Amino acid sequence: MRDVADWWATAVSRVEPNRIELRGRPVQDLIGTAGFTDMIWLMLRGDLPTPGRRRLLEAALVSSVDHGPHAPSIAVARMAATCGIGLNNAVATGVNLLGDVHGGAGEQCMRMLGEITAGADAAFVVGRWRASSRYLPGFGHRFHTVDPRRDPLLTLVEQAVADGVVDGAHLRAARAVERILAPVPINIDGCTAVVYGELGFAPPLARGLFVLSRSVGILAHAWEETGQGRRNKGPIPPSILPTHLGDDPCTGEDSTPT
Ligand SMILES: CC(C)(COP(=O)(O)OP(=O)(O)OC[C@H]1O[C@@H](n2cnc3c(N)ncnc32)[C@H](O)[C@@H]1OP(=O)(O)O)[C@@H](O)C(=O)NCCC(=O)NCCSC(=O)C[C@@](O)(CC(=O)O)C(=O)O
Repeated sequence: MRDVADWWATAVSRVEPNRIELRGRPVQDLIGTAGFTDMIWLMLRGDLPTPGRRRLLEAALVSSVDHGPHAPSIAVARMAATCGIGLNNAVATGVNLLGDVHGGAGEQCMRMLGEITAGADAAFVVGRWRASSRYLPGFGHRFHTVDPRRDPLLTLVEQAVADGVVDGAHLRAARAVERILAPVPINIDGCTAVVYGELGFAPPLARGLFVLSRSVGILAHAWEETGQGRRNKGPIPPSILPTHLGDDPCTGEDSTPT
């Protein structure tokens, strides 16, 4: 009988008839007192955050909510919303694009910064990571040279270091990498990885928390697109035809652009 009760053994929540506890706290005590950021911390970490930690976590969550239809996660969710698959599937479509290259690089960035915070030389770590990939996680952007999300977020981390909320090791590591890579800038995955690292989250949660944050923007865009009533909206206007590569079957001429 014990084996069956242990099948979904969990420390996260306790739900029985007329009783709901989240991390040991009755849900009726949380409703109306805990904010959503408190709840994220509580569910992932098991206790409530201090005000300083809550402020940092919330800032990181706010910073990565949306990046407009240029961002692949947003564009694909909007496109999905026009295909009759429902809001939940449109949101899942957007979330499914968050990975190593877009929105999910904070996980590897935290691992890389972690090597430096553990004592390795930043130039050595950069060299080692570059030996396996030209692109270091958490750095580089399609068009921002200074991402407007960078300074407010890193300034808040600086303040939190001054206030003794966090120790600043991930911030120093990120700055060291940024100096080595200049002019390639730190991006939002990198900035949020600094915050999540400072707050002691495990690297996979840098990606998980980005997903939580971006889900808000994805939902807003998918909902707006739904309201616009378009059907089967493709990635580019129908008047623009993708360049055809290879021989034209009619003329036999190679149409590949030079
Ligand atoms: C993001 C991008 C593909 C951009 O590429 P780009 O196209 O600009 O780079 P390229 O033209 O290939 O490179 C030009 C020159 O810079 C060098 N260079 C570039 N990146 C370098 C780097 N990381 N480490 C060293 N060197 C680098 C490269 O080696 C070359 O140097 P050289 O060979 O000398 O000519 C690229 O950085 C990359 O994969 N980053 C790592 C993964 C990462 O962190 N992903 C998160 C991105 S944020 C995000 O997803 C959220 C978003 O902001 C998204 C949005 O909306 O965009 C949102 O909110 O939704």
